Amino acid sequence: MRSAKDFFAPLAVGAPAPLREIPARPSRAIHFFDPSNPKMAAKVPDMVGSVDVLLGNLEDAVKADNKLAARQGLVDIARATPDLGGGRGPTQLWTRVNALDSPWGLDDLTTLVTEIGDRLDVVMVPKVQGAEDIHYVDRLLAQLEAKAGLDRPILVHAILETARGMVNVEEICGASPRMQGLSLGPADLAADRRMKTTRVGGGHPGYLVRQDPVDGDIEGSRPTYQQDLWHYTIARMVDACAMHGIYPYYGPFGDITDVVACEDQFRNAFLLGCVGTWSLHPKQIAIANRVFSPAPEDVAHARRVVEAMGDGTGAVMLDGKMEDDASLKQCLVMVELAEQLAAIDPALKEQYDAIVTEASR
Ligand SMILES: CC(C)(COP(=O)(O)OP(=O)(O)OC[C@H]1O[C@@H](n2cnc3c(N)ncnc32)[C@H](O)[C@@H]1OP(=O)(O)O)[C@@H](O)C(=O)NCCC(=O)NCCSC(=O)C[C@H](O)C(=O)O
Ligand SMILES: [Mg+2]
Repeated sequence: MRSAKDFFAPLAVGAPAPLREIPARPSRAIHFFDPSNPKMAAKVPDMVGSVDVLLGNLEDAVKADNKLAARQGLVDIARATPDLGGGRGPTQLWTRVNALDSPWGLDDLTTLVTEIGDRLDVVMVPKVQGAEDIHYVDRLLAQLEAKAGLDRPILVHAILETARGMVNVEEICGASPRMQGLSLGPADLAADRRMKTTRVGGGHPGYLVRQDPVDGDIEGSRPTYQQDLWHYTIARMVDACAMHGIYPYYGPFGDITDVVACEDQFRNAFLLGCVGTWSLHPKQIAIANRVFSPAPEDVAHARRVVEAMGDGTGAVMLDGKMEDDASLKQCLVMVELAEQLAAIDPALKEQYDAIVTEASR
């Protein structure tokens, strides 16, 4: 058993000290690209500044024959794109390494940390089963950071995509001060749970409830309502992250053409507490940026509640509704998020400022 005091000590001589708090950096869209795909790689430099996170994916969706090219491609892209990652600009650089039990996982970590560790903000680890996987990555990263002479720790993001990972979600979140957040991996999780779906995220028309019969007429017309397959899983993930001060994300929405259902799925996750999502195709970036930025009218309302609540205690009536300490806390979540996003997104700042000016007229 580790003492609480050991938790914030570096795990290797010469490694940077662990962070005590995970910085709240905007990460509405984590945009996946395959660094071994020349067309995708060519688009990366122009995406810097317009997407919060660019993630060089080395795991699933990269062909086995291209694994080494993807790893080297990511090194080359990081070196050739000076304002990407490592706090050099607004766009963070993440990677998703291959699974820890795969033939590539170890070399992914050793190569990337030693070659471009100063540019990598977060390493996403797939198929995390329990705290033991995070402990392994934690120590290895510390050794590699020391070797590379890095002065800030690389953070770790785990994908929840096995039933065991789900059962161990709280211990995964608390396994290391490097833990930055969790994403839902609905495709692998569905397979591991033996769910009877064949999609990458999103809903299913068969998962529904049907309205009760009228006057016992079970054959009569009875509306059905499609339900959210992922509600329980996302809510569990959000609670585990909130408890540990780290960030929850929805994962992939594989139907690239169905931009409407994609937006709905993202919005459900946003309302439940997620801070961002994955983007698999350039057209999903704008959807994620829109959904994971509070609407200007909600921000304006939140600001009015903050103002009306004065010292933050007691209860007031605003537009016929009671506001108190608890609604104030919700409004502060919105206002703080809006301020963080406005600081990096001038178009959004303009919208938030315009609605304040309008309200004060
Ligand atoms: C889904 C795709 C295979 C679609 O690619 P494509 O058929 O090429 O789409 P388009 O013709 O519409 O593309 C137009 C141009 O845009 C470029 N492009 C496409 N996607 C990207 C991208 N992600 N980043 C940058 N550029 C992109 C194309 O090359 C075209 O360029 P051009 O011809 O020059 O105009 C493809 O989008 C794709 O592979 N996306 C990433 C998929 C991925 O990363 N999957 C893994 C994450 S999901 C997962 O792993 C499941 C999860 O773990 C779980 O368990 O749930
Ligand atoms: Mg997966």
